[in-house]
Amino acid sequence: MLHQFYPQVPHPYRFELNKDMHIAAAHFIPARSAGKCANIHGHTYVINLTIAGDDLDNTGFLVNFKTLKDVVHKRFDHTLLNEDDQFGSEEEDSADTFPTTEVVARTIWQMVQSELDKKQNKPRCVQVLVRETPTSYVVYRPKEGDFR
Ligand SMILES: Nc1nc2c(c(=O)[nH]1)N=C([C@H](O)[C@H](O)COP(=O)(O)OP(=O)(O)OP(=O)(O)O)CN2
Ligand SMILES: [Zn+2]
Repeated sequence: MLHQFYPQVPHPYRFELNKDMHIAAAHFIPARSAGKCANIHGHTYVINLTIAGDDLDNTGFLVNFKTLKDVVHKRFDHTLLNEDDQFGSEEEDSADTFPTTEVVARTIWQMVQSELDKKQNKPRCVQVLVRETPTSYVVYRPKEGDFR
């Protein structure tokens, strides 16, 4: 596992947890303007989740690292992202659902936060980093209004 430094997200919480994972997945961007990325190709995505909160659960966790891995890695590892319900695979689909790095990062935030919303200690996912290639990554940071 690659150990890297990530962009810091300012937040007011006492605890901050980070979970890294690698996901081997294929995708394509179904738009002529995507150039070579319109062809199916694969990446080893590097994902970093940042979770923050003031309170721990009754195990002493902000959230179990395994829960985070289950939500993201189990769902997407060794898949074609375009075949997942979360993403579009046709040029006529909304560009907002194409599995670009930006949309993948936002989608992962939505999935992780909806899992965290089930917890009584109410942790928040304050940053999702998705690295698609050694030279390209996106950081997604939710706004206050994005939380329930
Ligand atoms: N804003 C975005 N631009 C691009 C995305 C994206 O998701 N968001 N995706 C791609 C391609 O899918 C591609 O996988 C990554 O492109 P790129 O970084 O250009 O890859 P290269 O290896 O060719 O880049 P080098 O500069 O040679 O390292 C394209 N754009
Ligand atoms: Zn790609």
